[in-house]
Amino acid sequence: MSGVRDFVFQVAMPRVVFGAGALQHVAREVDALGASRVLVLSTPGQRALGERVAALLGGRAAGLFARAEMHVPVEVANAAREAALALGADCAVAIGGGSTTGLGKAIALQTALPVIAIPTTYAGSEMTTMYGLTDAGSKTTGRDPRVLPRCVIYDPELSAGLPFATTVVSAMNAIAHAAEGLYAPDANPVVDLLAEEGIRTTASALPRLRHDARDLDARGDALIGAWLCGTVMGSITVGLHHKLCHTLGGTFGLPHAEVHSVVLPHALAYNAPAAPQAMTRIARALGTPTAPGGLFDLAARHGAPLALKSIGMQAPDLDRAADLAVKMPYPNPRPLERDKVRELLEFAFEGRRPE
Ligand SMILES: NC(=O)c1ccc[n+]([C@@H]2O[C@H](COP(=O)([O-])OP(=O)(O)OC[C@H]3O[C@@H](n4cnc5c(N)ncnc54)[C@H](O)[C@@H]3O)[C@@H](O)[C@H]2O)c1
Ligand SMILES: O=C(O)CCC(=O)CC(=O)O
Repeated sequence: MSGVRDFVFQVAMPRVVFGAGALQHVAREVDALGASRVLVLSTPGQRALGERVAALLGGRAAGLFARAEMHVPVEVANAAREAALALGADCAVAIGGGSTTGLGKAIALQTALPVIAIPTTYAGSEMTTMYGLTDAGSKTTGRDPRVLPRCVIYDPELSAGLPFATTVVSAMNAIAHAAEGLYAPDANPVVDLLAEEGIRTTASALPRLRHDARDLDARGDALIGAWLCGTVMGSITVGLHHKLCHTLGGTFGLPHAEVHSVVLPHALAYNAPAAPQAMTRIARALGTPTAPGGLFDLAARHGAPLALKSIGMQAPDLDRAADLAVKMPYPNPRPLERDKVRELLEFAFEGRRPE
């Protein structure tokens, strides 16, 4: 016996088409699903990219819904679903970051419409059965196999124009998925390997992208990292870090990837005493003495925001954020103590480097 404990591992993965220029295969992938009327999804800012997809689809394109928004407000999800029904769509192609993939998932949740995701950030949503919806300032998340995209097209050319500032925080979002996988109650040795390699691959792309944001090899590595990290999150139960970020994003409107980037070193510092092996793996993947300090330095070195107060958090909201983060029970390696979580938030608010 190798000493490996018993475990159960189940992960569903979409078909993946990977490569520079892979976007050109979108019509082929729609045909492979047996679909012929496609609703293309994008954010307003990526409408031109949505139009490019529609042009590639030719007669298969039934319409473009370019209103994806962060945290998927229910009103937007309902409008997109109505558009899909009105157009008789039998497939959705979501091109963009996690917000657009999330909109595709929201439609799929209610209609079982197959989704093709074409990610342009490193959020990793395309690899998970997790979805989120925000209603009246409250974000709920869930899991459903119907929302997992049927196909993912990873084309490094599509993220070549992602501003470096967004690249860094999106990479930190990816790393957060893997980091929490390493101490999840349902982690296992396979998840550990995926997570450690996901962190290493994602972090190692950043210096190359700072040097040349259009480096397609580095963009490809960052997408592989996002894929690995997203796969980890798709197969484990997330803890304090993700719960805090969903509260800060859903209730206080803070930008998703930036919140992840600021909070991650502090959430790991909170959990470090209860998860020493996970910290060792994260530090090893980063090549740094400690996990929390290493991640703080990674963010600082690449110009990411370091303090919640610099991304829109107001000091009087810290108490409520702490209350909300511990309100519902969820698994976390270190028990949730409201005052300690409040202290964590204070450190993150000020942007202090964790010990
Ligand atoms: N369900 C999951 O598994 C999961 C995982 C991670 C994130 N998410 C969700 O995804 C959302 C955040 O996703 P995100 O961080 O990718 O942000 P996003 O999708 O909102 O993108 C941020 C901004 O960058 C723009 N953008 C995206 N790609 C670009 C590119 N290549 N070039 C230029 N601009 C580009 C977008 O149009 C948008 O304006 C949140 O709602 C979060 O909850 C879900
Ligand atoms: O899709 C969602 O909104 C919930 C999952 C999520 O956002 C993961 C993350 O925090 O990056």
